[in-house]
Amino acid sequence: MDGHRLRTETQPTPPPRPAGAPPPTTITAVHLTPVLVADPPLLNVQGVHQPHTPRLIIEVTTAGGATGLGETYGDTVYLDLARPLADALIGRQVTELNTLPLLAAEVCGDSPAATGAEDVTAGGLRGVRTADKLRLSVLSGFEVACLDAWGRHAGLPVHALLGGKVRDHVEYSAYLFYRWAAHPGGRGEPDDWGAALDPPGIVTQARRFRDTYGFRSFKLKGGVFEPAQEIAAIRALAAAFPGHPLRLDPNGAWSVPTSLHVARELDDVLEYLEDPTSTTAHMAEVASRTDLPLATNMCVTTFAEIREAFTRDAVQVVLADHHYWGGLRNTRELAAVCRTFGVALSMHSNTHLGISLAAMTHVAATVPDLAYACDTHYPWQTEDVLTERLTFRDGRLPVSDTPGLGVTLDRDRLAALHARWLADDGTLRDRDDAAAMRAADPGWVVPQVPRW
Ligand SMILES: O=C([O-])C(=O)C[C@H](O)[C@@H](O)C(=O)[O-]
Ligand SMILES: [Mg+2]
Repeated sequence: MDGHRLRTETQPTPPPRPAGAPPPTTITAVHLTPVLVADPPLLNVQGVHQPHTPRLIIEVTTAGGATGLGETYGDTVYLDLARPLADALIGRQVTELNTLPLLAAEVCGDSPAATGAEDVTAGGLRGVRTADKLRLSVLSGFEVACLDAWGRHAGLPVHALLGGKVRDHVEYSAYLFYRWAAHPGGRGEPDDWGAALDPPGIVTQARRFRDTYGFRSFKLKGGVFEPAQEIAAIRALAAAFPGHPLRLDPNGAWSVPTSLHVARELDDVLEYLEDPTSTTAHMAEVASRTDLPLATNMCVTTFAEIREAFTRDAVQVVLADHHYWGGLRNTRELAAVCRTFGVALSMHSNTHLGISLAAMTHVAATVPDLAYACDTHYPWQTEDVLTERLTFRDGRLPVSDTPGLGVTLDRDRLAALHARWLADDGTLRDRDDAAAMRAADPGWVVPQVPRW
């Protein structure tokens, strides 16, 4: 393991703090910058990705002059929760992370965004939406920004603040999507990937992922076509990449019998089947009748959902996402619970930029029993707010030993993506894959599940 250098005694001792001055780790400013980021026309059970997707960039500045970076969802409902939390952080220490959830509950708890959220029961792509989940997703971005700032002060990488890395590289998988060549009406930024709407198209996409980034594992986002076609796509991948780990994720689109049928058809080539069906009860039923491991980022996305799922043996792999789980430290707590119950852990991804990818890599580096290559959308994102993009080699990212997250904000890029957010009339400020689908198919409504 290439060890990093901790600060040594040769480091100059900082001058004594003037009487009355705040400790250098005191938060003096928090900046929230919503951005709209180019997103290709990737298909899923709900519809298709919009040409631009919202993200929120968080900057936490300290009295000692460090600025920590965080990133999370940027939809209006998240922004409404982020604003009071940003104000409440002023004057606190970047090291005060254990009380961050209490603070968030206090200042965000009564906001209309948080209370109204309980009504939103649509499965979506991340299970049932609750006020708790929204708040945790918001505070995760602040936790990461505080860790980044703390690390910069301490001269330590974020993984060291989490107890230290157990590996020097984190492996990621190729995230394959059925997709169109372009967004309807030529909106958004063009790319040269072309359409992928059948098994040969998916294999071509997978080859490009492997050749460009070196990914070894392939995940196909399913729930788009009827199961026979998606089974054929996985078979085509298995023939093109013998022995490579494969996964299929229809985001809960199938009934229990359909899930069992797909499991039987593919159990010799899949390493796991991801959220074949919606709800813990249905997942438990499927799990009891197949040996193929079931993974989830839908029915176990909070600590409260663990007891039922684990005691019913509904899932064998939890796909953690530090945004959902409330940060990097909670992700490690989740890892401990999973270990206790003999449930494997890997990592889920939604559309995200390099700040979140850096955070994912730091926490993944600290989890001893990471069983599978982590998901990431990053290769689909051609835009970023960093001076330098993170680069996959051999399907892996090196774990940075630079203080903090090890990434640098590019203010011009941030400003450009924020200008796009400002210029938007509100249509794209909230991710809505069904609305994006209606641009091509005006009668489209999110399909009821089970769809097949
Ligand atoms: O279930 C998953 O892995 C996801 O929800 C990941 C993404 O949200 C994906 O489905 C998408 O972006 O269409
Ligand atoms: Mg999933």
